[in-house]
Amino acid sequence: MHNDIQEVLYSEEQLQEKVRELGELLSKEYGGRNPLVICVLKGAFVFMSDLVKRIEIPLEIDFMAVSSYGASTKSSGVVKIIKDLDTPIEGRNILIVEDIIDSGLTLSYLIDVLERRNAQSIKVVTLFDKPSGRRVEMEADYTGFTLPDKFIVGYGLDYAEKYRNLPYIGVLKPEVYSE
Ligand SMILES: O=P(O)(O)OC[C@H]1O[C@H](OP(=O)(O)OP(=O)(O)O)[C@H](O)[C@@H]1O
Ligand code: HPA
Repeated sequence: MHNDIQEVLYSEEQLQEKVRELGELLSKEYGGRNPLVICVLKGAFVFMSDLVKRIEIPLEIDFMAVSSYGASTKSSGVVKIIKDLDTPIEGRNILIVEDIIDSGLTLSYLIDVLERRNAQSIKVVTLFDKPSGRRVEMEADYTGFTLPDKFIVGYGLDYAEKYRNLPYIGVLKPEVYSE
């Protein structure tokens, strides 16, 4: 285990098992609909990569990035697009892939933007949901794990851009925050 980690919340095996379950479910839900699966960068990149391998139907992928967590704009509920989609989404079935929903601000902004582009449907799959952090109403259509009120890292999620490469989900030792 990494020296900065106090506790492992979800092991690599638990994560893989959940991703497999979600992939099976989404394969059924989206069969014959050629979904456009959108990864919200950066945090969701590991989940996205594992998930699409478990969705056994034809699909296409794209990536979006919005301004980062903790930025002063974000706390006021205003986020901006840093990287937009490569293709129009009119008439498409959109599946947004998120690593975590916390305040809900990122997704509510993103959905608001995408809703104006006349997609056929827009749904959200998130690996983690932290309901205690909500500042706006937001619910995913498909959720992996519901979290306690803890800041997590690993499996794509960072603290100060670190720990994204850990294969499990962990909680940091308190002293790491004060360094
Ligand atoms: O519900 P919210 O409070 O908006 O939080 C969730 C978002 O925050 C994190 O991204 P972040 O902005 O840290 O950027 P990153 O994905 O590049 O780490 C995470 O990956 C989600 O996208
Ligand atoms: O718990 C978290 N960990 C990492 N990034 C996050 N962004 C929102 N919540 C979290």
